[in-house]
Amino acid sequence: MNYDLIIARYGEIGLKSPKIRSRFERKLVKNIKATFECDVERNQGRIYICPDDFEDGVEKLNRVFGVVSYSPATSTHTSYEDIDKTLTEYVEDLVSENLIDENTKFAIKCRRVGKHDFTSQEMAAHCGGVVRDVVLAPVDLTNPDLTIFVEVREERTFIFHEKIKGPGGLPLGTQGKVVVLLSSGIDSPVAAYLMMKRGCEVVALHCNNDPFAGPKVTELFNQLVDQLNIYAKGTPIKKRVIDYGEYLQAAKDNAPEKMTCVLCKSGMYHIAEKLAQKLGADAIVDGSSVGQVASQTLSNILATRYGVEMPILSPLIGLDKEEITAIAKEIGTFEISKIDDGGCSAVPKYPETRADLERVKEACEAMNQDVEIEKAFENIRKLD
Ligand SMILES: Nc1ncnc2c1ncn2[C@@H]1O[C@H](COP(=O)(O)OP(=O)(O)OP(=O)(O)O)[C@@H](O)[C@H]1O
Repeated sequence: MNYDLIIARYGEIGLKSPKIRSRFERKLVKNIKATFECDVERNQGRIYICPDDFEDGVEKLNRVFGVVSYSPATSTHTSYEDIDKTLTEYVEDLVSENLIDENTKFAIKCRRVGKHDFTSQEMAAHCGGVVRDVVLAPVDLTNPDLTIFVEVREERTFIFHEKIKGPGGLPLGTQGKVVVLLSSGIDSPVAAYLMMKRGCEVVALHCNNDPFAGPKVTELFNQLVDQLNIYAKGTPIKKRVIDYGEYLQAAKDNAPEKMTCVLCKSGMYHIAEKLAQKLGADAIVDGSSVGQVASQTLSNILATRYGVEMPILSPLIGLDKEEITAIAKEIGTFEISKIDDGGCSAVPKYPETRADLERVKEACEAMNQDVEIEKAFENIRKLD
């Protein structure tokens, strides 16, 4: 097909006030430009993109949050003569790509913005005739195999036949910053992705449990962030790692063995909160989902949050493993997460599944949690 631009549409942004909308549109354009080389023009709720490499643009636009759908298109000047010529060439291309023949039921859908000396229906009927001059296909307006869209916008007319679904959501970087606790598992990368989809900039924090977990885990974290970063071109994810082994050892040595996982999670939230305060983030995000594993009971989820003032968001809380895995596969993190990381040897034989606040407080005091958190936080490092 001989396309000359991509039309991108956005959804929710269009519902914002003009001022916010303009800011979000500008950010969306910036993110598109950071994702692939292109020229971009905004006009009346549409974004017109001319990529340097067309196929690359069509593939990568699917990674830009805020884009609801998009269409590779051909544009022309709004006049019968130009539309006829361009549509004829467009249909000839469809024929040569076997996308239409004499048996293909087709429809023309015409939309119009601006003043013209024809109505949308008149233009659609006219274009139907142009198509049938190229290929004698039957018109079927109710159940077509192929729909050709003719969008007349003032002086310009756009012709396309595909509407590719985009990722939706809001432009990355329009909704503040969050610290995501990112393990090497399946869930937390999906949680990060969903927050990015809602427009949040992400700082990914990984707690390296070495010697209770193998060194491979940090490498997997690295790979996961690199994969997620393909959706974050305008606002890349920052990587932070802390050594968490000493903290875990202190928990094992000084608090009831049963409480190790509760103290582990609680410490992570505290460290994430400190990092969030330092970097100006507004919330902490994790990959919890109620009841997914023995330790993710509602009482544990609540008890581990004791003492943390910043909101902790768990975007997967109501999803089941199948739903989470489906997203992980779609976004390309599943293949990395499924690599065996060797697990965590700090997990006790019988981990606490019904932690209550009093016992959590006692365990925190027993291990001198505040001091251990300070020590762990001192060695935080950047990986980017
Ligand atoms: N080593 C870690 N570093 C940073 N965050 C972690 C780590 N381990 C767990 N978390 C956070 O705690 C949440 C729940 O912990 P859990 O032990 O169930 O995770 P997991 O099964 O190892 O990984 P995931 O939930 O990502 O699949 C994770 O979703 C993640 O947000």
